[in-house]
Formats: sequence, C-alpha cells, structure tokens
Amino acid sequence: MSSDLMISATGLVKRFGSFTAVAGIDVGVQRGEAFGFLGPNGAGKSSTMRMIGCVSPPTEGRLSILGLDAATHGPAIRSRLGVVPQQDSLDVELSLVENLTVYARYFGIPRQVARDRAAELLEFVQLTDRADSKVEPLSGGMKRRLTIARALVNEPDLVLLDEPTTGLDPQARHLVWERLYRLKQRGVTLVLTTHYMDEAEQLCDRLVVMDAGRIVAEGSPSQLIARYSSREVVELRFGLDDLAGPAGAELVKALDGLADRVEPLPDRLLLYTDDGDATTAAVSARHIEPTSVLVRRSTLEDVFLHLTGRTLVD
Ligand SMILES: Nc1ncnc2c1ncn2[C@@H]1O[C@H](COP(=O)(O)OP(=O)(O)OP(=O)(O)O)[C@@H](O)[C@H]1O
Repeated sequence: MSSDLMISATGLVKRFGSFTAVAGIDVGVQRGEAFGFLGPNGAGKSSTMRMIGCVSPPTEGRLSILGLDAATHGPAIRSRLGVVPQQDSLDVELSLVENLTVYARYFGIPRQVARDRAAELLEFVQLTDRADSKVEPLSGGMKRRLTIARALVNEPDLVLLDEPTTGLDPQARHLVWERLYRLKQRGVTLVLTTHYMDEAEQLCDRLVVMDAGRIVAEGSPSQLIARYSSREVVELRFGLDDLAGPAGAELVKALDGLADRVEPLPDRLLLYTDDGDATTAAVSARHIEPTSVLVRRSTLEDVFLHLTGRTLVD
C-alpha cells in the first residue's frame, strides 16, 4: 500500500440489525487531499465517518487508516486523528483555553506544551480574545471553530469533520471554510461529510456522491459537473398548478429539443444546456411564459439530481 494513502477502504459495509446503512463502498484518500462525502440525510455519511474514526466497527470490509488496520489498531489510529463530530461536545462549564488544555491531557501532552498549543490554536481559529471566557455564551460559529481547534490539539495529519457547518448562518460558514482552507494549505488531510453542495465545491479536491449507502459517483467537483451535467442551466419557474399533472407534461413536451435534458421539479423546470442565453431565447420564441427565468452555471446539486432524480436538501 502506498504510504501516502491516508484512508483505504474496500467493500466497507455497516449494518444496524437488518438495515444496511453503508452498502459496500471503496474509498482511497491521499495525503494532503480534502476529500468529501456528499449526500442527503441518511445516505450513510456519518456511519462511514464513524468507521473511519474507529468508533464503530465495520460489519464487513477492509479498512486501513494511516497505514494501520482499523480492526486491530483502533486506539493507535484514534490518537493520531482529529475529529470534529456533528454535534459539538465542548465542556460549557470550562473556558475556551481550558477546553483545549483538558482535551490535550487525554493525549498525554505535557501541561506547558498544551498551554502553548492552546494559545496558538485559539489564534488560528480567531478566538484569542475569548480565551478565558466560558464556552456557553459563544455563537454557534465560534463553538464550531473551537471544536476545530480542539481537534487539532494532538497535531493530527488527518482531520475528520462530520457536517462542519450544518446549522450555521452564511457568514459563520464562510469563516469556518476559510479556516479549513488554511488547514488544507498547511498540508493537513481533511475528510468531511456534507449535504451542502457549495461546501463540497469550495473545500473538496475530490469527493464521492453517496445515496442510500452507496457511492454513485466519484471525482473532483469540476470533473463531476463535466461528466454528469451541462455547462449551464436555465431555470424556468412556474406556478405549482402549471407543473402538476398533464399540464406539466405538456410544458416539458413543448420544450422538446431546446436542451440536452429537462428536469422537472415541483416549482420549476431545469433545462440543461451549454448555452443558457440561446436556450432562453429559444424558449421565448416558442411563446412559453414562465414567471421567471434564471441562467446559472451547473453545480454539484445538478449532478446529484441527475444521478438520483432527487435534490440534496429537500
Ligand atoms: N445506530 C444506529 N442504529 C440504527 N440505524 C442507524 C444507526 N445509525 C444510523 N442509522 C441509520 O443509517 C442510515 C444512515 O445514517 P447516517 O447517519 O450514516 O447518514 P448520513 O448520511 O450521515 O445522514 P445525516 O446527515 O442524517 O447524519 C439512516 O437511515 C440512519 O437512520
């Protein structure tokens, strides 16, 4: 196995009783990559992440993390990982700096080293001015950044982040992304799960699209878009009644030949095309009158829709 393979999974399965959450996936993550698991709720992302984090044993399959077998080297692997769980598990009674130094003790890091590192990490996540405050009154975004700092206490080469920005407002999300981007620039390997296609596009060098426990596509964001979507998308919005039942089917028929593909959603039709403006002009020439028209570039959301017939976030 290449020493630069940080994660190698073959035929990975996770079953809960008779329910299969992860249905046999193969994944390889290289050192220095930012790798994503993109998929809707219930796709099996967290279950996969927990197996990679060596806190939930695979039901079947081979899994090696940092070159070590996850089945036999769980504690050694865990001591070298940074983990940002889906729910923050900070100690709200303690100050920010104490949260980091107490956590450092689990790794046997000497007190003074822990203090110095805590100061550096608070600087890194831009929370130095709150170092001695309690965690409780922090905003969601600040708590997330502190959780990221805490995951870095043992100077991990591999950091696992389960939905790092779920529940944050746009500004807080951007701050978190910016810090993760810096980490990546420092050469830290990042593995994250997300159901936000913009997060995957911003952060991931490579990703797998998951649906119902399976990997349905793999590549860089731009490769996936090139492979499974068109350059542009024309969104034609209509009233819900216009698109329901036979009326909707008539509308789709009326657009025949104007796009590579037409995807009907409850409130709009998506026309996949390489030239959005030309397609828009052709739509007007057929006297089709949507309530609004938007031309945009293709995203990973379009890739997911194409592969599964469903949207990532309902
Ligand atoms: N401990 C468990 N026992 C039984 N079923 C579980 C357990 N953990 C997860 N599941 C089920 O496995 C499926 C996949 O869950 P998982 O949390 O891995 O998905 P996910 O893609 O991470 O979605 P989410 O964003 O909701 O966490 C879901 O249907 C979930 O209900």
